[in-house]
Amino acid sequence: MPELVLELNGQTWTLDRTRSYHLGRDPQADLVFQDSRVSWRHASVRWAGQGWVLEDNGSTNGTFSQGQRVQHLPLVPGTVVHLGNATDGPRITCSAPAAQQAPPAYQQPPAAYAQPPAYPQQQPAAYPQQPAAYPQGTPSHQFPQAQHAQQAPHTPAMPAAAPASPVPPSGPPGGAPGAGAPAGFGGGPADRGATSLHRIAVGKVTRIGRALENELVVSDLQVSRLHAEFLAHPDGRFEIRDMGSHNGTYVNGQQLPKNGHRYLGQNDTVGIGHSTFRLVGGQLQEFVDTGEVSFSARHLTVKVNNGQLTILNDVSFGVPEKSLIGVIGPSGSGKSTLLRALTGYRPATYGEVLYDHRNLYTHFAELRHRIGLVPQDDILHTALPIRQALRLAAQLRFPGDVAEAERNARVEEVLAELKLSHHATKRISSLSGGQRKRVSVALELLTKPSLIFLDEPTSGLDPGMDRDVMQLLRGLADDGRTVLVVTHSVAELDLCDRVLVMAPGGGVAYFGPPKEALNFFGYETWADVFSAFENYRDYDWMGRWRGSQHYQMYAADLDAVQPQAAQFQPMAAMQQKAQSWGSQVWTLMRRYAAVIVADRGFLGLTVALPIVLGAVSAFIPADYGLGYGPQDRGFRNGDASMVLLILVVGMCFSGAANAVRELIKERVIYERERAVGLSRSAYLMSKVFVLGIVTVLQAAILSIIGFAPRDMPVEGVIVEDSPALEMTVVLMALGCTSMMLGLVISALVRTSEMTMPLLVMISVIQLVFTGALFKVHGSLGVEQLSWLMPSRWALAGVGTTADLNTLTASPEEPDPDPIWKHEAGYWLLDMLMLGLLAVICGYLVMKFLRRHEPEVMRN
Ligand SMILES: Nc1ncnc2c1ncn2[C@@H]1O[C@H](COP(=O)(O)OP(=O)(O)OP(=O)(O)O)[C@@H](O)[C@H]1O
Repeated sequence: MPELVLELNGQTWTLDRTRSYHLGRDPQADLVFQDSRVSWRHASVRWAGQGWVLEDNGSTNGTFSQGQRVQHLPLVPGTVVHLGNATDGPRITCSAPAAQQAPPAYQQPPAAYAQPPAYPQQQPAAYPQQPAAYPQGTPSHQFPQAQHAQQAPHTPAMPAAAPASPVPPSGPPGGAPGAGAPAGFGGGPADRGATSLHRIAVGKVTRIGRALENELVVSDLQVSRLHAEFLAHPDGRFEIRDMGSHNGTYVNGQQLPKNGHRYLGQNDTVGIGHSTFRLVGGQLQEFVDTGEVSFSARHLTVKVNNGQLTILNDVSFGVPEKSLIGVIGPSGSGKSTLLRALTGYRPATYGEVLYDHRNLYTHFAELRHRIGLVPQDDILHTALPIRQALRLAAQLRFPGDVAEAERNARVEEVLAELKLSHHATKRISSLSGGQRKRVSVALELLTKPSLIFLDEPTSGLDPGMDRDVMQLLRGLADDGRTVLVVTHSVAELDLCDRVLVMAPGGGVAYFGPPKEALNFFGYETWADVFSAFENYRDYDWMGRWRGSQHYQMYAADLDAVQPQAAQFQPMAAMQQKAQSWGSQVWTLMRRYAAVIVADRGFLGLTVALPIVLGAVSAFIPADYGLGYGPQDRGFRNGDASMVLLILVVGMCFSGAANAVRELIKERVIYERERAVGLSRSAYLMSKVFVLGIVTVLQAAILSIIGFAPRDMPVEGVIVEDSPALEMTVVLMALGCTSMMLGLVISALVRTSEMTMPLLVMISVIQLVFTGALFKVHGSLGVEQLSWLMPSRWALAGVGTTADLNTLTASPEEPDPDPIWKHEAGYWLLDMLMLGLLAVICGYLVMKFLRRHEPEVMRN
């Protein structure tokens, strides 16, 4: 039975097996649909040797049979297919030809059906190559003049833009892929053929993991050695159980609790690493995400200022797998905002991002592992050699049970892929701009993401390097990834498959092939286009795009689903960490120590600072050192307070100076690592431990140089015969508290340049409120303010040991400072207060760090 009859809206087509048929909104298609949910080239029907088959051509809204989204469907008499929506999308019915009806060839549909009135005058002769005449009606070089806007061919009603049938309100299951589709199917991986099938024996346990002893081995470093178990119960129920995996087990995009379990239905999907599993009958279908996935955005809108200001305006675009997309636009047009919305860093207020037809926002916990983001700034410590930096980064990103050898092997693979193997031992800072960008890309490739986003990777690069980087991105896309690059450089745009031009106001001005873009705008150079954006800021660029034929071809079907408020997955799911907290702290400490050792300048200053400050204090003349003065002068020794003041303020400065740039200088790295699972407290702890050790050593050097040439007090208050030790401990505690204060500044500021003035200011304030320059106790307000100063408690700490009240007592009007009393209790109080201030600073750092994190990671 070679022929098949397709019936649509009362019209019939008898198909001939000698040719194939195209279905879509394209007026050149064999079956033309005027429904905006149908893609331009939606599907095709062909004779496959044994029978008729329908192939979905990667349509945006899908092809459905019996409520299920299908990619490949055998057509037999009785088959019913819906395009664009499972329930009310245009319906095609298949039937056998009646013997007497069988016409010799394809029966042309009525002209009125095949040739919608609005298309012909704009339609290119041979889509997708644009004819020379294209774009008819695109702007002249006087564009955009009001007169042009009125004339624009698209301004008249575009029938295809208005759906012929009602648009479903929010995408019923299977209707709007990713939006309402259960479990990410009804769109998504199930549409492709399963990568493999696994039998599940009833009553048995099927273990899934990376280790070879599992029944189902998944060779993916994102998967734990023993990750999860499938249980097929004798009563017919199936169950999935997480086995304490590092990166989590996901059912329908939602993460199972660690060691949690869940019973599975036939439509449920289980996500483990790059694999997705689904039960079909008694078998387990596995789909492996190799990167070849479609990607689209619908109605992305970002509003700020309580919804008063729209900075991203209804952006929709979509690309098939292996695409390179360039995003360009004038400054402030919303490119970074778009990037943040697409990556989930700052989810859009409205709209959705579809990854392989799955809603990225609602499946973010699972899908975020498949996204790589290369920000504009380096995301590796440039003081480190490439290989070492990548190895340390790999340690943070891969599950704790990935052996070092496995991680290192992956690092070597990526180095080779990006042609960096020869440079692997070079410091990143010594590389050219283009090579540095390669290193950042290499880092992101470690976990094999399917989607890679880059923010202005070529800024600051010369034209040669610009081309080099763009060609690298082209290669990444060709190898089976989707790559989206925000760029200011237009020289190499032709390497992209699609270019998205953002207009002032955050809307789309154009989306389509780069070669057609200038023609679309009616200008010869991009400089002219950008000037037009600048000169005609109030022009309705978005409206012009919406009315264009390109919009019909490349975005209208995406817009056919109504915008809806973006839903984001609960934050709890973001807590998944590949590594345990302790392991993260340990890795970060090692990395930090390596960076400090590699940074000779910092290391030199760190050692020099306490030596110089200690030596300066030694210049202060003090005949009686830090001990009591002569008895006939009432044991007074005013010089001692000056020496102690310099040591205390020096330590304040030293501790804060160590830390003041630490967080701001690697903020981009922190932001990126936080998005891939770094713990905020682990990050802070690593800083506290390493800087704490540095600071304590500095305090020891300062104390040795400061105390060694001096007569010391006769006795301590805690360790009687070692007052120097007591005072050194106070300086160490002061250094650590000041270091925490430095971290507060570092977490607070927006730029590194702001840190130095703040450091000086804080040091001067510390000096003033010690209580050594003037009396602070007893003055309302001043005394309470001084309690906030580490220097006040530290001077009191060393002061109790030295008995500063006696050393500085005024014979006429003795007015001892209550916290300088030469008693053990006061020494302990001073130390306690230093500790408390350090804890408060730690709390503030955590709070301020949160502000610089991707919105999705704030908790
Ligand atoms: N949180 C916010 N509140 C108010 N306005 C904002 C906010 N974030 C961004 N904007 C504004 O939104 C607009 C788009 O910003 P965005 O950084 O996305 O532009 P861009 O195209 O990336 O610019 P550039 O090319 O200069 O980096 C700008 O005018 C910016 O000032």
